[in-house]
Amino acid sequence: MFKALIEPFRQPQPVLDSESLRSGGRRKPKVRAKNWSGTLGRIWSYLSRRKVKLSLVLLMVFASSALALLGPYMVGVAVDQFISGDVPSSSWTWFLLGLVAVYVLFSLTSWLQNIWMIEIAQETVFRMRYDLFAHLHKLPIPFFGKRQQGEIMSRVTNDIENVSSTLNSSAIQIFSSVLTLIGTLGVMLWLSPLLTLLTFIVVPLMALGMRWITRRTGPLFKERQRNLGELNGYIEETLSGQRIIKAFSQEERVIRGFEERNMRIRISAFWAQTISGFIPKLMNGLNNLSFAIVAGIGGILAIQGSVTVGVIIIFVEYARQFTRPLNDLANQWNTLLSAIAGAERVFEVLDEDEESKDEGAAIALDNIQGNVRFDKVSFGYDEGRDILRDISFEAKPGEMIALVGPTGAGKTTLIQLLSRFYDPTSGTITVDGHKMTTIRRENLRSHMAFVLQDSFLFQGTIRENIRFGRLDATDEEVEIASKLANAHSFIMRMKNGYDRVLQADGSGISQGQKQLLAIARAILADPSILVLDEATSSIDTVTEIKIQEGLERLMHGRTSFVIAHRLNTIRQADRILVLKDGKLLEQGSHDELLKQGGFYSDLYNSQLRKKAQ
Ligand SMILES: Nc1ncnc2c1ncn2[C@@H]1O[C@H](COP(=O)(O)OP(=O)(O)OP(=O)(O)O)[C@@H](O)[C@H]1O
Repeated sequence: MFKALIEPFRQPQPVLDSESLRSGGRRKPKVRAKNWSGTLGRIWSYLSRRKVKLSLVLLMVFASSALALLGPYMVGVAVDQFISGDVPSSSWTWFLLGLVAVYVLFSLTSWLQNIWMIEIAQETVFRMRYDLFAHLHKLPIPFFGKRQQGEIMSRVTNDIENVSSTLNSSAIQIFSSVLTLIGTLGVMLWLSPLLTLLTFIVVPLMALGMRWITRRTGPLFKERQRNLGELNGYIEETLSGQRIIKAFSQEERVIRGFEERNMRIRISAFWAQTISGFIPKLMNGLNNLSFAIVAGIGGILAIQGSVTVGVIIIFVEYARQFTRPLNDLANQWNTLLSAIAGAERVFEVLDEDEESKDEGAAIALDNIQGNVRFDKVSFGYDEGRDILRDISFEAKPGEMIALVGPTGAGKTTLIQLLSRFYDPTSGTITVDGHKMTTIRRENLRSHMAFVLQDSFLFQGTIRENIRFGRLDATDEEVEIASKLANAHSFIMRMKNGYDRVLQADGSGISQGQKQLLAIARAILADPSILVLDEATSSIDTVTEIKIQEGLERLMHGRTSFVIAHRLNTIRQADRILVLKDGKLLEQGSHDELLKQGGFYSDLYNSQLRKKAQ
């Protein structure tokens, strides 16, 4: 046991590996320390918005610290006067009343500083949470691609909560402790420099001990927060993937994955808590030593007559008081460290770059005709690996453009560029003759609508889900859009009709019905440019016909980009773009491409043959 305990002290930075996991937390994970002054500075920038309240809190802290010093001082002086015997008895009554007043005021100022600080703390984390959430929604799509949702959620919840609990109590307690320490030191020096020196002889040892321990625990607390975020991500992912996990009987594997992540938290939390748990013990031990020195040597000095008994009483009381702030400091240190770790993770997200800015003075267009031009556009998700190469084509207003090609050809990627989730690495995209990057992103997107394979539904009524296309639409407009989308009849057949509450995972509604709702949503949005990702999943013929009808009504008079998987549905397209390995291989109408006898005609004929079989 002892060996396990001293292990981390021998190896300042061992590695968290499979061995660590197997060892059940006996090996300390590898962690990196960071500079925290920046993080504290940024927390301060939030706190400083409430300067007046904060000044009041500081005033209360000063008052309560001074009152905490005054009580023992009064007792010491009274004892000296009692020993000298020259105090009239009426003075004792006043002394006792004074002492009660000091302690009542002490409680009052402590209580006030506490409730005011809670108010400041709650406002601070309210703003931080708001900034974080608002910033998250300005981040580019690639940011979300690289992280698990649960991990991001953990930053908005767990990490902010850590900051909150520290600001509520620990921060002010730490400040008050430091102040009490300074005050105690001042009065002690004034009374007896020699006894002060003896009392504080242990302080350098305490400081060294604290420094040594916190250097090790700080990064461990950060590691624990990171692991917690990872676990949250895993929980979120596995819960949302429940059906797939069950369908493939992967429950055991998922539980093992959880165990591994859970164990990582156990290891980092174990070491963080264990090592920081030494702090109060160390403080207590050293403080008892200081107490013994003051009592022993102070007693000798009192017998010799170089100090009074009252001074010894004050010193003994101060030595005890001086333990309290030190112990508070030691106890609150854990919370402070974990809050700084949490804040660092919050600021890390806040420092992420927002979606690339629109060029110069970006314009907003009231109307868009829907002329879209791609001019030698190339793009790659990762540097040096182009997914789209040299793509050039034009979509005239109202035209239907179909995108076809084998899986991984780059169809979705092209759509992502069109919606400005990403910007091209080279080449330009223009809309109605304006370079896309010169049109305000939100303005551009407000003229577009998407009907994707997996249409996203929010938890809410059917009406609210359709109205997502245009928030100011009336109930009547929602119904008209649903009728055009062929969704009205199935909605009316459902219990509660338009007021039926849907779940976020879309349970209780079929894939085809989801598509019809997405079409209604897009019709309501009344966009100039449409992006459709044709469903690959097999839908019954009746629903398919309904969807097709709805789509045709939706596409009428709008520039539409359709990712087509079944080629017979795009025969009427004005232009078909055939993509292969990121290159635009062929383009033309269905008949033109068939005549060319190239890749498209092979693809079409092979689909026909499959159907005939
Ligand atoms: N976020 C991403 N980061 C890196 N590479 C990506 C990313 N998204 C897609 N890719 C890669 O880009 C290529 C084109 O993918 P894309 O999704 O555009 O193909 P697609 O033609 O739409 O395929 P499908 O018909 O299967 O949907 C693929 O090789 C894919 O692995």
